[in-house]
Amino acid sequence: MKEMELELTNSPLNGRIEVPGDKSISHRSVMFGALAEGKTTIRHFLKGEDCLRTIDCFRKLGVNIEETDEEIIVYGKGWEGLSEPTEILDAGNSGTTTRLLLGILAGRPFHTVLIGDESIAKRPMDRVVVPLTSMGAKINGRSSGRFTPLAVNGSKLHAIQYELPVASAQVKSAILFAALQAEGETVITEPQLTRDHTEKMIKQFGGDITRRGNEIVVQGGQSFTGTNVYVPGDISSAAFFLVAGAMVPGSEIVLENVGLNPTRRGIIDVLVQMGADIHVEASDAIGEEIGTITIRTSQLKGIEIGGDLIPKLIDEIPIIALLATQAEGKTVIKDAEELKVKETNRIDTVVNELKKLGAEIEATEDGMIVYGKSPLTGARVSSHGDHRIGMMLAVASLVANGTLTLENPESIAVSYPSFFEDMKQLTQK
Ligand SMILES: O=C(O)C1=C[C@@H](OP(=O)(O)O)[C@@H](O)[C@H](O)C1
Ligand SMILES: C=C(OP(=O)(O)O)C(=O)O
Repeated sequence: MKEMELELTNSPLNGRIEVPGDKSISHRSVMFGALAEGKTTIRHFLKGEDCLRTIDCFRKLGVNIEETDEEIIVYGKGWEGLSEPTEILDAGNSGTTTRLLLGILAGRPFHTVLIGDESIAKRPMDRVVVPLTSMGAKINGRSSGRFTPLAVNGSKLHAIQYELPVASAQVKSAILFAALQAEGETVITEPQLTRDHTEKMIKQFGGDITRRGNEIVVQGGQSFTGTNVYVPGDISSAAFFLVAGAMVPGSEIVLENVGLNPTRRGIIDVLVQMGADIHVEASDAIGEEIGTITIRTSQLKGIEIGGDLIPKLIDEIPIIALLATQAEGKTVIKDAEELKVKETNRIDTVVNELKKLGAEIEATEDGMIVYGKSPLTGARVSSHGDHRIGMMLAVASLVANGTLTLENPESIAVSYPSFFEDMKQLTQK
């Protein structure tokens, strides 16, 4: 499917859904399952393209992984259970797969070649290659190891003390995977708190890790035991319907079993500050926090978003920008330069595509400024191969007058294969 026509102007959203499993947690559950000894059973795993790439890479590394409709079963044999692949590992569109795998492979005693798609080929890998190299890793790649394809010759690693130059959970996690195999104690300092699923999962699989303020301390030489994982609904996927529910007149929706990890729930803070009618009810859970979110349409106002909140909503900025077009007044999004190195340059793609719909929006060096409330109209727009841009534009069709033609909608399957089915279910009269 090269393009899709959407005519959903002012279709209210009503009903209850459970969004698919969290992408970050799904990747990590396969990785830890593969590195652990014994069986790991994963329920509510996200069968999006990115996470299926992670499964494919671990199969090529010799790990037995079974897939049923209900669960993923990983038969881990410990760190030593990984073996030299005969094929190139292809991470597809997934930055998480590429960067976290580098941390794992850096310490395995064999040779691997890692590639991805054309978007991955533009994303900086030196942010991971530099610290891993200082731990003793041998990684070569295009542009002195800045970009894929990358070749890893696994070697003996030693611990480091590292201050992250950017707030990135992928860089932190890659170093953690290397540190777990290294000799000695590694200390990582984060400039801002980023998603902590790796830290949580180290504990869940029987390992040890401590946090002292913004420092994370981990000992090398750890092994893990297989366990059962339930993956909460992805708040980054829920965000598209939270925004739709807040801004499309006459909506009331309930999203069940959504992950509410405090390092991920910035979108809820933003909705509250903008004046949304939102209610969050936490459920009892072991490990990752989870709950039900109810949202109803309300009058919204523009706000300023920046600082420590940014890592907690980094992937939600495209959909927040759309929300801001429907809020009264000015919304400023700042401190978000990281958007430039995602699947697309998300400052440029968000601004350019929303302008085509008539939004008053301008790009800044570290974010964007949106002037609301502005009426949107249908137009020909494109996801540019970026799943989050595709979903943001599909949600825009709910408030844009006329037909919105979305080019390249298939990229949405990267993180939310059933997105259009869920949207249809919620907009059905
Ligand atoms: O660790 C993760 O699972 C992720 C971390 C974030 O990237 P950065 O670490 O580059 O900020 C986020 O944008 C990405 O979707 C998933
Ligand atoms: C940036 C994203 O993912 P990744 O870095 O894993 O490609 C995303 O899902 O928005």
